[in-house]
Parts: sequence; C-alpha cells; structure tokens
Amino acid sequence: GPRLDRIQESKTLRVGTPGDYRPFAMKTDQGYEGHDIDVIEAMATELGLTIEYVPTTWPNLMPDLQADKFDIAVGGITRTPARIAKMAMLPGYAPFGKVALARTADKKKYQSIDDLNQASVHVIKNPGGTNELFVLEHLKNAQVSTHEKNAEIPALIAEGKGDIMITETYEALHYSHADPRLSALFIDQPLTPINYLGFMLAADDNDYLRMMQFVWDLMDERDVLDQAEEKWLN
Ligand SMILES: O=C(O)C(=O)C[C@]1(C(=O)O)C=C[C@@H](O)C=C1
Repeated sequence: GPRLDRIQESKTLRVGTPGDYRPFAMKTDQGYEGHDIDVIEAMATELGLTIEYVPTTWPNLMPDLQADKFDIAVGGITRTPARIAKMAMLPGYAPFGKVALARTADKKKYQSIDDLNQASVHVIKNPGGTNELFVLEHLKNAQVSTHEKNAEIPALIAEGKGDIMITETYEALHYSHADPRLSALFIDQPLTPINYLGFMLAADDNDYLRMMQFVWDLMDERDVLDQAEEKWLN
C-alpha cells in the first residue's frame, strides 16, 4: 500500500504525540520519554525505521492524523468508539479508570463523585481529551476552568489554584508519588469502568496496518511490552 511504501522508502515513521501525559509520553529538554516512547522506538528499530516526532495536541489529534501529518499517534490515547469509527487502533494496554488528583490535605473531603460535583469544588481540566468529556458530563455543578498545558495542572492543584484534576489511574499515581502534597483518589474504585489505551493509526492502508499489528504482537511476544510496563507503570 502507498503509506507502507512511503515509510519504507523514506525509512522514517512519523509519530504524532501531545507529549504532555506522564508516564506515557512527555516532551522534556532532552527529547521525548515514557512508556509509549520506549515501545514505539522498539517497533521502529525492528522495522529499520527512524522516528520523526510530530508535536500535536489533544484537540488536534484526530484532525492532524486525518490530515496526514503523521502515521501513528502515541502518548496515552484511550481506545474509544469515536476514534475507532474513523481510525485504526492497535491492541489495548494499561487498563485504567478516570480518577481524581487532589491535595492530600483535602483527601477526606472527596468520598464520592457527588462530593466532587459541588459548586465549592474548582476543577481544572485540559482541553480535547476524554478527561474533558468526563468533566463536562459528570461534574456539571463544579466550577470548571481550562488550562491548555496538561502537565502543569498537578502543580496548580498542589499550590491551591484549583482543587481537583480528573485524569487516569497512572497519571494520578505518578504525580501523587512525585509530590506528597498530592493524592490520587478513587484508585481502587475508579469513577468509570476500566478502559484501555492504544496507539492510533491512519486506516488508509491495510498493508501498513498488518505490518504495525505484526510488530506490536512481536513486541508482546518478546516481552518488550512487559518491560515497558515494569519500567514506567509501577
Ligand atoms: O483523550 C484521551 O485519549 C486521553 O486519554 C488523554 C488525556 C485526556 O483525557 O485529556 C488523558 C489524561 C491526561 O491527563 C491527558 C490527556
């Protein structure tokens, strides 16, 4: 197919990522790092390809993939029916639910979703992803503000500039471990059913899809996925 041909001829895989979601993909001064970065680098190496990272955002993730700015998107992307309807997605990994990140000092205040859904609670949300969808649907009574830079929200909560960040299991655990002022709430009983992340691909070339599915399976069989999980998700 044309996409696989182009990738093989250029020896380059264009990887789109918002790069703002620890521990899956984070842009730092040294480059990109995280679980998804280790996995996609191993996949590219297996295929003899060099990665070209293409910055994107959560609001632009699907439009940029549809506009052919990259071949695959990584960085903590939830598999959803809306995405599968338009794009292809590789198998699920890292089961998670939506949870809350709050100040440790406040943690007893929030025992249920009703305790979050109060006018006295200030929720800071990042735009464009499933966190925002959850906040708009379930926290209609809360005070909600939007902060574009997702990776800055935990510090804003810690400093008292907002009360709650809605996010996913691993990110909440990451920031609660990194900063004692923060606690991850609802980890044992998340606010949503369990869902899975998955790499999202352009669905216009079946040869490309079969190749990527094959390399994903190979990474699974060689325990590369287990190693990435061990390194980043514990
Ligand atoms: O939209 C998605 O797929 C996501 O999982 C991305 C998303 C979000 O929901 O906004 C998840 C957690 C991070 O805090 C940032 C981005």
